[in-house]
Amino acid sequence: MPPHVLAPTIHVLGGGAIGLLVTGHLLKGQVPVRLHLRQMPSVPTCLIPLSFIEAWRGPGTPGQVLQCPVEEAGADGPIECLVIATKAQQAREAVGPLYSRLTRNSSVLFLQNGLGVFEEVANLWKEERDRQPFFLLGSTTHGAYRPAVPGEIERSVVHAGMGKMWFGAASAHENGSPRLQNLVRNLSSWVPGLALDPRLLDAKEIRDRLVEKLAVASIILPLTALSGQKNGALLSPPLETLATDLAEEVSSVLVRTGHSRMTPSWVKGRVREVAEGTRENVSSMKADVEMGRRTEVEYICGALNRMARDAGIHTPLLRMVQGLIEARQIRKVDNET
Ligand SMILES: NC(=O)C1=CN([C@@H]2O[C@H](COP(=O)(O)OP(=O)(O)OC[C@H]3O[C@@H](n4cnc5c(N)ncnc54)[C@H](OP(=O)(O)O)[C@@H]3O)[C@@H](O)[C@H]2O)C=CC1
Ligand SMILES: CC(C)(CO)C(=O)C(=O)O
Repeated sequence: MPPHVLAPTIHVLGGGAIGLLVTGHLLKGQVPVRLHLRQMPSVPTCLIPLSFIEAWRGPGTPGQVLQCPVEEAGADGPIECLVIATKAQQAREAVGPLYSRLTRNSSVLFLQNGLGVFEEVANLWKEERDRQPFFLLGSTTHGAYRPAVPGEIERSVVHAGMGKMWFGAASAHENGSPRLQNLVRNLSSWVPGLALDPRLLDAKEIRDRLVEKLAVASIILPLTALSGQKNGALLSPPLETLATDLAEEVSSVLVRTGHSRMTPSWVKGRVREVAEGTRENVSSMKADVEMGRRTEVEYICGALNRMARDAGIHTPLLRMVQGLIEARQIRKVDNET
């Protein structure tokens, strides 16, 4: 009997780029999976076609159509393992309806960029800490997007950039705990050939990785969103100069809050590397702003501004870029009403 037959179903919350990427890999690994969509198709169904395209393998790589089980409205019963794959600002609202299905025997993995989401969701259990699930934080450098699909039911994802995926317990007292080891053992036996190749870190290492990503995101994302330029525009003036000034501020917050290696030149260097490696990318914040969607700015620039305020550091530029993005979000909403 293959090992995955004994594996509990992995519930994936959010059928966007990252949710479909994880779901597609789990389906390919024959791991039992259930996708939770915000809006179910109007035709009642428990399976939807998921077109899965591994574009990173090279031009012309044929896509695969996988049959993806979706959670039906009104489903109940405990959830043993949940992967939250919504945007940061959507997570709390999305987890709310699943609250009673998540107990201390559940494992919940967060895959959002930025900081503050885990704390917001964990707060749902503030009156019932003893039944709070086991929380894990994840970070990924894989790149995925959802191309437009004609039908209402079909979903499609393009795995555009091969990256890495790390996860670790949200609290240090779970490092090496039996349930973490059990989860890792299960993950590696359920999904031996999983191209996502998730790696386990300890609680401090995973937070450092999230902070590292936050440092880069807090500069590239607002500058591309406000200027309407692709990531590569940060490699030359005038955005290069603004990125350098922002890097000074971001570094001052991080160094003061215990991330001593994140010096101004380290932050500038990482921003440059990422802007070079993704020069043709339309950043997620630019895409969100242009589509009139709420962005993750509060969990990215906002998280750094909160850290700065608590440490008594002034971050006028970072506060300005956060405010400008928020103003754009409000302007869009005003224009629509
Ligand atoms: N895309 C990428 O390459 C990368 C993304 N990330 C991070 O991963 C996270 C997810 O990003 P991404 O997948 O791109 O975002 P998407 O916007 O593509 O996906 C978010 C999904 O969540 C769904 N959702 C929202 N609210 C609910 C709800 N209440 N119940 C169920 N589903 C809900 C949305 O539904 P609907 O379809 O109805 O809008 C959407 O499908 C972000 O934090 C992002 O920064 C990190 C690294 C790379
Ligand atoms: C790495 C980068 C900047 C790639 O565009 C990104 O994280 C995003 O767009 O959200």
